[in-house]
Amino acid sequence: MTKDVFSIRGGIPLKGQLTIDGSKNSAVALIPALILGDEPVVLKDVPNIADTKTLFAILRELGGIVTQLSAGVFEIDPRPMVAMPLPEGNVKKLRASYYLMGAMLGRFHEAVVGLPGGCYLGPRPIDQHVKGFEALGARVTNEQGAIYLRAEHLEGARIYLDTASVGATINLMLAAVKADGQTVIENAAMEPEIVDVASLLNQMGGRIIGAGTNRIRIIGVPRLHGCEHTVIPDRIEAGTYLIMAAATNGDVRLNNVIAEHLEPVVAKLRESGVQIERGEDFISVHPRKAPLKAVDIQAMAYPGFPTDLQQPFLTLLTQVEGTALVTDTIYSARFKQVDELKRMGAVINVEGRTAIVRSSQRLSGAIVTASDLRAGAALVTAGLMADGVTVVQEIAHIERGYAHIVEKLSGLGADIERIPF
Ligand SMILES: CC(=O)N[C@H]1[C@@H](OP(=O)(O)OP(=O)(O)OC[C@H]2O[C@@H](n3ccc(=O)[nH]c3=O)[C@H](O)[C@@H]2O)O[C@H](CO)[C@@H](O)[C@@H]1O
Ligand SMILES: C=C(OP(=O)(O)O)C(=O)O
Repeated sequence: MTKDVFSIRGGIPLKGQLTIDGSKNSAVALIPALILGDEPVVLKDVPNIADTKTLFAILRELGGIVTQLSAGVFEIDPRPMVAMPLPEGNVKKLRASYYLMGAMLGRFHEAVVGLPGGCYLGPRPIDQHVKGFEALGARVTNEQGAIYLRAEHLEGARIYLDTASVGATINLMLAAVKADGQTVIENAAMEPEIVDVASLLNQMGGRIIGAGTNRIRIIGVPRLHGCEHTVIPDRIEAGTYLIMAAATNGDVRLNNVIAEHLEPVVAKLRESGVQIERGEDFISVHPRKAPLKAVDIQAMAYPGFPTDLQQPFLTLLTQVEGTALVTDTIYSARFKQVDELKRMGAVINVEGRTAIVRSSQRLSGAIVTASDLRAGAALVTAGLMADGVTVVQEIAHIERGYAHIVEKLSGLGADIERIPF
């Protein structure tokens, strides 16, 4: 883990244009999905973040051939892969290693995968993934922190998810796409990343119907062929830069976005008084004259306001008129940045799943520590708004999810540097 830090001198309005990268949460599912293929696949717009590098390293550990063809473009040949057990090591570095369970089960009918890492946001069980694998015919045990999966035969099943889990929905699509017969996932999650995974698998010859709704039907196919697929733009990266632009009263245009995916974020920014212009594939924030107003946020499943943007949005709300309530209905402990923001002068109380954010004086620079990925984004946002210099420590969390963040923010005029330890 790097000990480098970000040093930010705040108070500069961001200005200019930015191209949004491919989505982290899509890419981290698409890469494991390729294990299921019977031919090579070319994946484009893969974000240059720690999580995708770790997953490519894991595919190589399994014997896959991963070739970088150009920036963000990779060819993955899964044919030489074997069912290597993965109880430790790289799988612990990210949450999305849970997709290796569905993908390896689907291809090899067996897998050993260490319990995943990723951001600690309160308990993040995988009971719904396990329930679904078992329904498809797998025997699943948890032995010393690793999940062992084995199936003589995978047979389609009807699976009702107790909670509309993104990870479980995708994992069950992966496990079921080559199973015999039909699988139906009821109460499926509806996030755009799920649609992207279904779209890749369907381009490979899979038969997945209804991704993006709460009922997904998967008709098993014996083989998946090669194709080329472009990762969808990262709605969370885009939302973060929109919030940063608003937080500095900047003038920023984001290109390569699917504006529809950002509807809840754009709506809340507008409600607060941010000047926004949007087309189908771009969104711009323009400078405003009036101060921003408090708005309440309820993070919930798509198409609700994304939990992954709740933390950066909360930073913006420290500088608006009035008191705002930020509630996270998905996670029980996603406010770890709050104590750090308080050290910068923010006035916030957390009560259970709700943060009460009061209008504060201008934030002032401090040395702060990122506890998780979006807490890190929230602190960078705070640094951009604050008087003086903010130093953000534990940036490895941030680099799990934001490609070239220093270069991108510098390109918009921010005074930000990565300082080597
Ligand atoms: C790699 C990835 O794509 N991560 C995203 C994914 O995480 P992840 O897939 O982990 O999130 P889920 O949608 O599964 O979790 C949603 C809620 O369901 C609960 N749950 C989930 C599974 C389960 O088996 N049992 C259970 O109780 C979780 O604890 C959480 O409270 O979706 C989250 C919700 O949009 C995002 O914050 C993460 O950025
Ligand atoms: C929570 C997140 O990531 P992960 O699920 O990979 O920990 C996130 O992207 O905000």
